[in-house]
Amino acid sequence: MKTLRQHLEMLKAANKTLVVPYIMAGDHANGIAGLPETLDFLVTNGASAIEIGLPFSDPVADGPVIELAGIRALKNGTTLTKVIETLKTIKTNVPLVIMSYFNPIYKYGIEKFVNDLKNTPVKGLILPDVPREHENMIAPFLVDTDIALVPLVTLTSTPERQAELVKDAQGFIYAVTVNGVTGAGHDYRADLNQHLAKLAELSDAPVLAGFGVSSIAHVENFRQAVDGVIVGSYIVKGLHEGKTAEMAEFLQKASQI
Ligand SMILES: O=P(O)(O)OC[C@@H](O)[C@@H](O)c1c[nH]c2ccccc12
Repeated sequence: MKTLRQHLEMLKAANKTLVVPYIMAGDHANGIAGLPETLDFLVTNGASAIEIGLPFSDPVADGPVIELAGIRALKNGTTLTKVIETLKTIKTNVPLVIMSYFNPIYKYGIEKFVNDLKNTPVKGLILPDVPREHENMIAPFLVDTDIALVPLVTLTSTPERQAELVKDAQGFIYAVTVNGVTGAGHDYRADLNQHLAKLAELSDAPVLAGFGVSSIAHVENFRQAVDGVIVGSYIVKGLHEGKTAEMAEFLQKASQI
């Protein structure tokens, strides 16, 4: 299996718009048992990679849609152990990226977590509450794996900080498009695309814009500055409300821009 970066670069070379949907592990009608089917659905409809959130009781960077999804997943008994057991059964060429707050991984055991993900399609990790200064808590365990630590670059990161964050980026660069939590309804800054284009110049790694992406117009707009988008709340809400056909159409259209 290719690394996360190789896979995205292959799509990029074919001039595809990178589309990475986010889902909450365990937020399915039948609990964690529904994860394989949901992943299948996203792969079938053109996902470039898939971000899988681990439910956590204190999701400080999340807005209401993802917070509620996490509560539903925790309520139906989703645990990290069950998520990992399920991920071990998944066969796909589409790389999976785990997004988690640090606490659940710390409790599970960092070394065990990384070891258990070897030989699964998980090729990346997004840890929003682990700043660069603390990455040494996990990075040493990733050295001999093909699991990339994906840097989050925010609008408040100074140019120096941006350069530091994207240096040696292994998977892709997550460009956060707003100052705030996940979810739709933010107004984007007028000069956002200029900011994103500048960021993209700092690194050869693919750059994906995320937070608030909830329409084809958003994807078309961000595509002018970066390689693609991450879509969380819009997909999480749509799938929860059973709008499967609408979500399928969105993903297909977005990946064909
Ligand atoms: O929901 P949105 O606005 O589409 O944003 C992406 C997002 O959900 C996903 O990448 C994500 C979910 N929780 C996070 C916490 C931090 C950073 C990113 C995330």
